[in-house]
Amino acid sequence: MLSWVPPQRSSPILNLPSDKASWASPSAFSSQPFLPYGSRRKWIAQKHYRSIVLKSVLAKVKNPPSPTPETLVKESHKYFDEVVITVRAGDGGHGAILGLPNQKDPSKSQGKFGKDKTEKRTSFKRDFDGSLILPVGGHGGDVVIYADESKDTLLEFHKKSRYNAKRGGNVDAMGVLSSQLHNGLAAPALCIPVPLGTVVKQKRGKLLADLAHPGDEVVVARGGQGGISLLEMPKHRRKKVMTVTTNIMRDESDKVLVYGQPGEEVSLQLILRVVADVGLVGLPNAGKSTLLAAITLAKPDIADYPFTTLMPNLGRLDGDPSLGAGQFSSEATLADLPGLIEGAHLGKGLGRNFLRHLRRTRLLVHVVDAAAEDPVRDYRTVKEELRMYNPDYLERPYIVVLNKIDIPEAMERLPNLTEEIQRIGSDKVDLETGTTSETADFPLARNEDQGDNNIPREKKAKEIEEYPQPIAVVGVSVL
Ligand SMILES: Nc1nc2c(ncn2[C@@H]2O[C@H](COP(=O)(O)OP(=O)(O)OP(=O)(O)O)[C@@H](O)[C@H]2O)c(=O)[nH]1
Repeated sequence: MLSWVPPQRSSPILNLPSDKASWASPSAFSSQPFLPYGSRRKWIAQKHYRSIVLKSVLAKVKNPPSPTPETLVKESHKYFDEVVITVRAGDGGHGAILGLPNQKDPSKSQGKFGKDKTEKRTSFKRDFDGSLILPVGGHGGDVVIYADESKDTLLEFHKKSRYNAKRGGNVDAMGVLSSQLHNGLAAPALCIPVPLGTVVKQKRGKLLADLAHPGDEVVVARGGQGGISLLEMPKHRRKKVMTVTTNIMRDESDKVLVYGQPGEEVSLQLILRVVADVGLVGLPNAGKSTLLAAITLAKPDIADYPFTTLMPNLGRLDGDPSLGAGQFSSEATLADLPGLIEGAHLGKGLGRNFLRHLRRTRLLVHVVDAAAEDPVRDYRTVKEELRMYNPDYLERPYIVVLNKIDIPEAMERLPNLTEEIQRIGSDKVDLETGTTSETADFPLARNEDQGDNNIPREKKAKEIEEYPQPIAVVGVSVL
């Protein structure tokens, strides 16, 4: 019968340090001999040893050494809506230097009567005029940027900012012209999806495209052309072959024609301008995201602290067909923009970058917290920021939403607030400038990205009171 015999106490199984506290250190075990499995006690010791080592490793992972000032690397701010990328189209594939089959080994091609039979028998690809068609290297892949509805931000381009298309295939030849030879394979275009509303510009250069609609695309870099193939001929035979092709290699310098041309490489600036019909603006915490979530299916981050919204949230408002063919039956996309604060146009808070997303909107909704200390001042602050950034924004039709009227204090002030806000602005609405179309937007676009310094002074000098009054002032409670 087999029985388990405990090992002698004297046999050292695991030389654990007497001080238990130091077990946590893996170094305490580094000098332990290899422990074969076999006895129960050994097995327990092994298990114990493993769990201690595991714990100490986990502890290291959980509490990484605190970085010293030297090891701290400052990470640059990443804008979800602006990025610079470099793209390179594929190089063209190489052609080949070929010889005519009979030229390689004349002895083999001699017929019975010394005639060159191979030349007669071999059929080459020929053009309609009888000239030889020589294979060419494959075209390098173009780089295409296209608007994709499933994309929301440009953030992923911060992780990967370089894109290379594939090169064209080489002419796969063994050095001899034959009818079996094919052109090198053309490389597929590299298609890069970007969110709807992305503007593609050359880095600090001209506007290439505004990809505002699904499927819009632009070729930003062209692939290189494939190299041609040349026939290598001894001088005395060239004249004869020249009648069927001009691609004859005369000297070494001609080889350059065989190489595929390099693909274009460009640095591009991608700028996202949200495509929305309605833009929700207001101070941080005014309740913009809550309002968007209440009237659409959007699920923005909502919290009781400023700047919960770090990038525009989009929501789709379905029209109500029961209203008939009237103006309220159309669908609309709403964008909730991150909270503006005083000085945003100078870069304060989350800065001015978000203001560009108002560019395509046709209607603005000012969300004002009616329970705030001074809602009228808040409303003016936002209007002032818009005016400083782009006075055109104040000429667009807008609605003021006095929010949070479930709070008794807000409810009490509502009538006065409504009246006071309604009075701010001129009642003469210039319908010509009131609605800014996307096309009319573009001359301003150039200014805006560079800081709007080119906006005429007289426009900026206009007081808020001189811009149109709101279409409506409404009190709401999302809760
Ligand atoms: N009582 C009350 N609270 C509201 C109402 N609407 C929003 N809130 C609260 O106001 C706070 C801010 O709401 P958000 O929707 O995150 O505000 P926001 O304007 O999007 O804020 P930012 O992301 O900073 O621009 C949240 O705690 C909401 O619950 C409302 O109608 N009544």
